[in-house]
Amino acid sequence: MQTNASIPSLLVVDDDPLILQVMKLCLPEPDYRVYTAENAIDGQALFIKHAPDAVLLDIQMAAQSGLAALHEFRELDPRVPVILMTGHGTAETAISAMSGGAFEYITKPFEPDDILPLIDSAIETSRMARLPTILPGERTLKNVDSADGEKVLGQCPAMVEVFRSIGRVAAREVAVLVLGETGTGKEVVARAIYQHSQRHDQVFNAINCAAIPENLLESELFGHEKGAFTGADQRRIGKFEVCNGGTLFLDEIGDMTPLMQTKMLRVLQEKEFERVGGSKPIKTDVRIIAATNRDLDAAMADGSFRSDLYYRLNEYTIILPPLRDRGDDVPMMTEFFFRTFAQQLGKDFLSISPETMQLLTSHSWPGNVRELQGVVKQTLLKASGPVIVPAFLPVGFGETKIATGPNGQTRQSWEVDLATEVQRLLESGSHSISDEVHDQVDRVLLEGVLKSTAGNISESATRLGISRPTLRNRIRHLGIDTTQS
Ligand SMILES: Nc1ncnc2c1ncn2[C@@H]1O[C@H](COP(=O)(O)OP(=O)(O)OP(=O)(O)O)[C@@H](O)[C@H]1O
Repeated sequence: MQTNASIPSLLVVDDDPLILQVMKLCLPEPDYRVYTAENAIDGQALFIKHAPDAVLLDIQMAAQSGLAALHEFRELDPRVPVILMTGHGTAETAISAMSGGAFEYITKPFEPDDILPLIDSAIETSRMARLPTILPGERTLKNVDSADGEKVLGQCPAMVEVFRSIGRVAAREVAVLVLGETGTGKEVVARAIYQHSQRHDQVFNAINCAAIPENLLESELFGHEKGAFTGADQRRIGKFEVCNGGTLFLDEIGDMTPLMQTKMLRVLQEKEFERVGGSKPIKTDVRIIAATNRDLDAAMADGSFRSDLYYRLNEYTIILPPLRDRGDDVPMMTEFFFRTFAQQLGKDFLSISPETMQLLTSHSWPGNVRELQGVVKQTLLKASGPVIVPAFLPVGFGETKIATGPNGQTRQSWEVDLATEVQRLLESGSHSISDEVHDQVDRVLLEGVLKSTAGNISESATRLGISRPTLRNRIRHLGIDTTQS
């Protein structure tokens, strides 16, 4: 069950009633809330009343210029991403407006498949910027919109140190590097730093460097000139230009290719860059928060990560401990997630039996807080009473292992199958084993979850613990037909 505040919302402003109708159909309730206005004045009134996550704005309306409306929205709240819709004749105006802070533009006519990933990505970005992260001891943030934010939990000494670090570094204009295993809360920390920073009311954007191929990432970050490469039929404004004066969160920075690392180093050192295919240096003032779950010391040692870039990104480092090292935080967080999710899912919850808690606290949590949240949700969905007993835990949780790996470590049956597949690929002479194996695993994962939600993208993304844009990208990459789910 989604509460009103958790339902993604979009304001569409266009004097063409057909577009308004189509967007409502493409983004149906209860997954989305779509507000529509046929002119900019009504659009502004709805913007103030409903504080939507993102705006889709026609640039060429009969009565009023969309650009003036963009300016008004930016004045009201620069953190709300605005996607511009444009005809072919006005594309150049829309592109220029991006350096004035528009999130993206799209040329009419467009297909739902072209606009939906953009809208999801805008909503995701907006939520990262605006959903309050409430640190322990803090009641609400004065910077942020609503009281119902996301509580960041932690009482163990290492987490107390993390919270202190956020307090120390947020207001300073330094680059921050957030390190930690997957699911430890790096994105949460990045959001908290932004929300507590002096740039909290300026634009915020996030890019997952691992999810985008090198050439696209280059355009995404630095933009490109028309004709810079095949398919570059328009100029593009990159995130370093859009985020001028604001903050850019670069997730999975450890996955950047050497070329991108070199380009990043230059923009961090000189605070200027050129669009791909361009020669004019463009000045930018962007605060970088970067994160990775890679071991950057090892990556520098083997030459795959530049040490000069590391030192630029790492003016301050925050290290998130894995969940298994957080001691009594595990039972505390487990209890909190059971209470919170039971309420959201409309399930009864009274207590966790000592045997269940014992199983949960002795688990090693390789997926960290994200895994804990997933286990709690699955357990609640299975539970048939208010006391959580071990039988309600997901099938296979804490199960005994059945095979032994090369170093004597125990393995589950699927790990044995995976090891056999890796061996087969090695023998086949493949040079893309990582991609091939990840794609195979992803296919099983995505098809299973999509089937269980009858192809519902929002619900599947929630269950997978990934964003809707990431899920849509993976579905497209794997060519999965969601209508068959
Ligand atoms: N200390 C915490 N208190 C409450 N919730 C948390 C905490 N840390 C993480 N979470 C939650 O756990 C989930 C995963 O967190 P997040 O996405 O920040 O992890 P991450 O380290 O960025 O993961 P990845 O490396 O896979 O991108 C999110 O739902 C987040 O809200």
